Amino acid sequence: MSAAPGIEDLPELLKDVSPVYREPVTDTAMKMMQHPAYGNPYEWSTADFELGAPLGRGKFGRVYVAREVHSQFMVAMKIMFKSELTKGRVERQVLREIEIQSRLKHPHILRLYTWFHDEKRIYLALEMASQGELYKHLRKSPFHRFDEHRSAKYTYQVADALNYCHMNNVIHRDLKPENILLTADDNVKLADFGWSAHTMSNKRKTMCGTLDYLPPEMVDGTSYNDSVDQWCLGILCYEFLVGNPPFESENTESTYKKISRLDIVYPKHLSVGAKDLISKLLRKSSAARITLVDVMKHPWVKENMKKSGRETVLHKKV
Ligand SMILES: Nc1ncnc2c1ncn2[C@@H]1O[C@H](COP(=O)(O)OP(=O)(O)OP(=O)(O)O)[C@@H](O)[C@H]1O
Repeated sequence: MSAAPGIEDLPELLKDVSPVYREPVTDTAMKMMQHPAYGNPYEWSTADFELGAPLGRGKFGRVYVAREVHSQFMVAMKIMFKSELTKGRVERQVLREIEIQSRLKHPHILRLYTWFHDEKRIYLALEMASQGELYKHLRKSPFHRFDEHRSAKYTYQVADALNYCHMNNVIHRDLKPENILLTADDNVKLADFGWSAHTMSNKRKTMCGTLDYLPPEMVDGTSYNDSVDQWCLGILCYEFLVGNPPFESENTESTYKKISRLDIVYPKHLSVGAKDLISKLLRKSSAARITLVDVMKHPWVKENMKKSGRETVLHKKV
């Protein structure tokens, strides 16, 4: 990974900005990405932003629309109280999230532009994803599921983002519809790197993530590597198309058992292609799981992606 966030994908980030504001907004975005931690002098503070309407609330953060005062550049400002982070013993998790997310620059990963703090709070200036959580959209859809076109498009975009993470030695480890946000133009942004980890060459043994999305190697407590994210992508794709995750049960124990036995039911309405992809992701042996690059090239994904006309661009290592 490069030491400082680059500006090469600014055109993508700023494509919806009106030409009138493009120059000041570009200057501001560049200034934000030159955080003091990277050796640059500008120190952001609350004086640089006007807070607007609340966007949502998490366990430790409140998120507001915010506008940089000079350029009017819009961001989603996440504000966390230091005392709450300390009480919840999540300071290290938050620091890791900041460290990892600020270095990842990809069209389908929520950008952390800059961060700063005062005596009581930590502020994260995040890219705006105005349609909010993908989960909300899934719940609102008929039968709580997406059609094949939407499912394939989102699966492709998440695979693209995860592939970029893996190329940069980052495992997300907590993929689920709640951690994916949707932009105004219906593209996904992977968020919430609180459970993510730098991998380097090691195999990890920490158990984390959400129960329904836990891969067998985490359930069994054996070591795992970045292919846990492929497993979670399989669960995600299933949930998109079926409306609930495949191992969902009344209690924790039976969910564990189902995962361990790979006790999975494919409803009749699933197409042959979708079932083929999901079954290649949900393999017990992590080494046997289809690669993320092959997910993006899978015939079912390509066939259904065609309808949206998005071009296939594989993103390179930073
Ligand atoms: N960049 C963003 N753009 C638009 N809305 C956002 C953005 N980030 C967060 N939100 C909204 O704010 C809510 C709270 O986000 P936050 O990141 O604080 O919590 P969370 O990750 O959902 O929950 P938790 O604190 O449990 O991890 C989200 O559910 C979403 O609706």
